[in-house]
Amino acid sequence: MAKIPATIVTGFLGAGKTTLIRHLLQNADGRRIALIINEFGDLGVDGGILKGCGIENCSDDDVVELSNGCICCTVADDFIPTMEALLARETPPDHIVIETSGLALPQPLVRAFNWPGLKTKVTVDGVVTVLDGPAVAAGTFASNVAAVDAQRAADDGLDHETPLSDLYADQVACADMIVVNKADLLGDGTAALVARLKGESRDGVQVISATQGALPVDVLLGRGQGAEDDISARHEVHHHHDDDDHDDGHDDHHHEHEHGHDAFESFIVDAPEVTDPAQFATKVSDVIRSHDILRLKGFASVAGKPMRLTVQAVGPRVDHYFDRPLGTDTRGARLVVIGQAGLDRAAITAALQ
Ligand SMILES: Nc1nc2c(ncn2[C@@H]2O[C@H](COP(=O)(O)OP(=O)(O)OP(=O)(O)O)[C@@H](O)[C@H]2O)c(=O)[nH]1
Repeated sequence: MAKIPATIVTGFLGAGKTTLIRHLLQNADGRRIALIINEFGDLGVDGGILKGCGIENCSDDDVVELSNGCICCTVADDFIPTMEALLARETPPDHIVIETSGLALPQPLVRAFNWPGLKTKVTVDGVVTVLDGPAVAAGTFASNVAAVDAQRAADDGLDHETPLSDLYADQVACADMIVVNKADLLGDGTAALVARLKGESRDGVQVISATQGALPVDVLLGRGQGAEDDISARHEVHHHHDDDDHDDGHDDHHHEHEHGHDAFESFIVDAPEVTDPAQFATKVSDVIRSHDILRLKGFASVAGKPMRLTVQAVGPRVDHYFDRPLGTDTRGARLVVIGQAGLDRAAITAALQ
C-alpha cells in the first residue's frame, strides 16, 4: 500500500516557515495537503493565517493545530494521535506537512514515524529546514532573538532548555534540504552562505536559496499519491519558464530575479529493472551526492518480484518500498531527477543505468 508522504518543515521563529507553506498551498497543483502546525500560546498565529487562507484545496479541516506545547516533547500524547486521526479519515490527504515550532528538536518527531500505527501508513518525505539567511550570516540564527526567547518563556510544555546555537545546529543536522530564505535581503552574500552551509551539513544535503519561501512544489515535496500516474507527463518542474532553454544561463539568471528563487530543472531517466533494492538505494544515494541532485523519485520493477518498487529520495534520505502489484506495467525503472539548473544529465543518466 502506498504510504502518505509527510514533510517536516522546521526553522526558527521568523525564518519564513509559514510564508513558505503558504506559497506551497497556493501552488499545490491539486494535491490535498493536510497541515499540522505546532503553536505556542498567544504567540501562535500561523494556524490563523493558514486557516481561512481561502486557498483552494485547503479547507479549515485540513489545518490541525497542536497547541499543548512543544511538538517534540509531546510526541506520544499529541502528535501521534493527530496523525492517526488524519490517516483514519475517509479521504486521507495526499500529503502531510508538519510545521514545527521553531524550538522543536526535529529528531524525536522523525523517530515518531516508526510508531507501529504510523510506520505502514506514512513515510517521512523529508525534513526541510528554513533558515533566516541574514540572521544566519550575522551569526544570530534568528532575526529577532528576543522574540525567540519570549517564545521559549511562553511555553510551559518545553522540556528542553537547549541553547539557541544548539537548536540551530540540531535543525541543520536533521535537514534533508536547507532553504536559505530572505535571499532578497542577503543579495550578493547568498552564494557564500549557501556554500558555507553545504560544507556544514550532512553529505548529500542540498542547500537552496529563496525569497518569500517561493520554491516549486516539486522541489519541496516528493511525489504525492495523485501525481504518480502522470509522472511521465511531468518532464519539467513547474515554473514559469518551462519553455525556455535550460542551457541558457542568461535566462536562468533572469528567472531567479523574477521569481525569487534559484532556477530548477528536471528530467526523466529510464533504466533497466532493479536487481537488489538495497543496492539500488545505495546507488541512488551515491548519484545524488556526486551530482547535487535535490530530489529523485520514481518506480521500478525488481527482478523476480511481482510488486512495484517506489523510490523517493531527497538529499541523503532515500526511501524505497513495494507499493502495489506491477500489473501490466512495463518492467524497468523510470525515475524523475530534480535539481538546480545545470545538472549533468548525461552523467546522471549513465550512473543510474
Ligand atoms: N524580506 C523578506 N521577508 C520575508 C521573507 N520570507 C518571510 N519574510 C517575512 O518574515 C516574517 C516571518 O515570516 P514567517 O513566515 O511568519 O516565519 P515563520 O518561520 O513561520 O515564523 P513563526 O511561524 O512565527 O515561527 C514575516 O514578516 C514575513 O513576511 C523573505 O524572503 N524576505
